[in-house]
Amino acid sequence: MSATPRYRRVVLKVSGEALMGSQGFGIDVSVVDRIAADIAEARALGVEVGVVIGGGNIFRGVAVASKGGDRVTGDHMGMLATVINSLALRTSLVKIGVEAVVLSAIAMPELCESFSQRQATAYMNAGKVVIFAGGTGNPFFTTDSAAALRAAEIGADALFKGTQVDGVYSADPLKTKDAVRYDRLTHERVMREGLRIMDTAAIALARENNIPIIVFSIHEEGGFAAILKGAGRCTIVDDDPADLDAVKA
Ligand SMILES: Nc1ncnc2c1ncn2[C@@H]1O[C@H](COP(=O)(O)OP(=O)(O)OP(=O)(O)O)[C@@H](O)[C@H]1O
Ligand SMILES: O=c1ccn([C@@H]2O[C@H](COP(=O)(O)O)[C@@H](O)[C@H]2O)c(=O)[nH]1
Repeated sequence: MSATPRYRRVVLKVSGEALMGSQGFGIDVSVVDRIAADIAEARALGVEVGVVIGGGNIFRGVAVASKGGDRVTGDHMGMLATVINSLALRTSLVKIGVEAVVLSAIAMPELCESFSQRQATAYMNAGKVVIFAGGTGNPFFTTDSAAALRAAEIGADALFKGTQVDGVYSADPLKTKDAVRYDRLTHERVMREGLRIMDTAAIALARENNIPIIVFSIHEEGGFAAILKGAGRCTIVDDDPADLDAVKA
């Protein structure tokens, strides 16, 4: 394990669904507090951290569309769910002394600042954790795409996807018992084999911008910092062989 983190600036995508803990819906504050502690650990390593949180613990637009409702309105509701989650994470971070700011893709000045690439970069340079709320601000997208987009905009070295499972498998491990877990994959293979750990738009954007994606379990306490230090269980999605060698060393 290396003491020097191998990434200087990262975006962490946090599963919205993970925030509900065992409740089945909404926010379990103890889970948010634990994720905040993991982010604090990464900051203590000197890594600049941007965060995108999903909304699956509260609302997904497809839920409306599948019942014959208006998809765009459903997606607006989903994006608002991500703002709620972002405000919860900011509260948990501030509580433990980590400077954090929420920047929303949808203007709501009474609640938080609006996103701009310039402001986000300035806050990150100043060492604040920047929480990107409201997804991309557009319907028909997901927070995975928002995470890849923000990672490209702020020049992140890697996109960490903290999700319900500990890596990318040959099939959804929650549905297929004998699914095989991969340590390393290329973006191209993830897309070609339709490995649905992230939506295709997010993978494509990361690939075009040479951003590695690191998939790990958000439930693993200390997992984020461990991977930053070169240890920890994860799948690395990267097209740059030299980069993969560096991970191995
Ligand atoms: N090939 C695969 N490898 C790993 N997980 C997979 C694969 N295919 C599907 N999955 C499933 O994808 C899930 C992650 O998808 P998704 O991004 O929708 O959830 P999330 O990370 O909880 O995000 P959110 O709740 O914010 O939408 C995993 O929990 C896993 O069950
Ligand atoms: O850019 C975006 C991001 C999200 N949405 C809507 O929000 C929900 C929640 O996000 P998840 O990524 O599924 O956690 C999503 O289902 C969409 O309905 C969006 O419209 N645009």
